[in-house]
Amino acid sequence: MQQTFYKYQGTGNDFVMIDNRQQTFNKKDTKRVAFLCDRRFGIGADGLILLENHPDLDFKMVYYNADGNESTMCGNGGRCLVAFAKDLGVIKDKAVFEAIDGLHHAEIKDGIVKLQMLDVENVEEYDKHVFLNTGSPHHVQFEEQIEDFDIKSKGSQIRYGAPYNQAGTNVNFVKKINEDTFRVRTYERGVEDETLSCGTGVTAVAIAMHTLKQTNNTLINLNVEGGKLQVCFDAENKLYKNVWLIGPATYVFKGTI
Ligand SMILES: N[C@H](CCC[C@H](N)C(=O)O)C(=O)O
Repeated sequence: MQQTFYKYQGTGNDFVMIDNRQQTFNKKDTKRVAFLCDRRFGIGADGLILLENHPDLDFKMVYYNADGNESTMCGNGGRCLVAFAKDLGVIKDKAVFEAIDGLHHAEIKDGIVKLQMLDVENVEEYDKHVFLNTGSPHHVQFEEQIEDFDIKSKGSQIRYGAPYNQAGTNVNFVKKINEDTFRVRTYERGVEDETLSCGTGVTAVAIAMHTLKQTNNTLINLNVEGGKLQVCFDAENKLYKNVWLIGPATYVFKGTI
């Protein structure tokens, strides 16, 4: 049976999107998810996202990494899902939806989506890195040679090494540009490669930079391979609330297989 698929991208983090309000997609078929995300044999994407009905909210988000496994929160995917929901007529310019990490508010205007992220209160500071969870787990460390280093090798060593091991983490490399701007490159768990942007990742970097006093700003610019994102928050003694991820979310194509 033919199925309709859409593709959206948020600063180069790209997703196969499915309107699953009729529950037609087989959510247990990890091989099919991996096939759809395969950049040679399938459509090609960093992840796959289902839009589903919710009894009380505008919709529900189900996220799968490119390896076919359901995973934790995807910030850029959440932003793309809001754009998708608007294009389908499910919402107008505001949304409240449920994802694996809880409830999210969002707004969309002129192709820019503001997505409220989890509050963060447990930022673990180590000698050479910071670890925190912004809906997905993130390891954050500085990288002086950020424009020219082997991110796949360095990233996978950290992602699979202790203490993360098989469960793993996403790995973000950061370089300070100025008081309100940071350059970020991310090795993503479940893609097992660099992605051009990672929404929960830049959220983690922004909060980590504030925690490390690399900036006193509460609106921070993050320059990623695929474009520019912003993160804003209220910070009260290492408790980060009212956290928002802001950036473009763009329709790419609609097709059937
Ligand atoms: N690969 C991540 C989920 C997607 C995160 C990323 N695409 C984002 O925009 O937050 C993980 O398994 O933890």
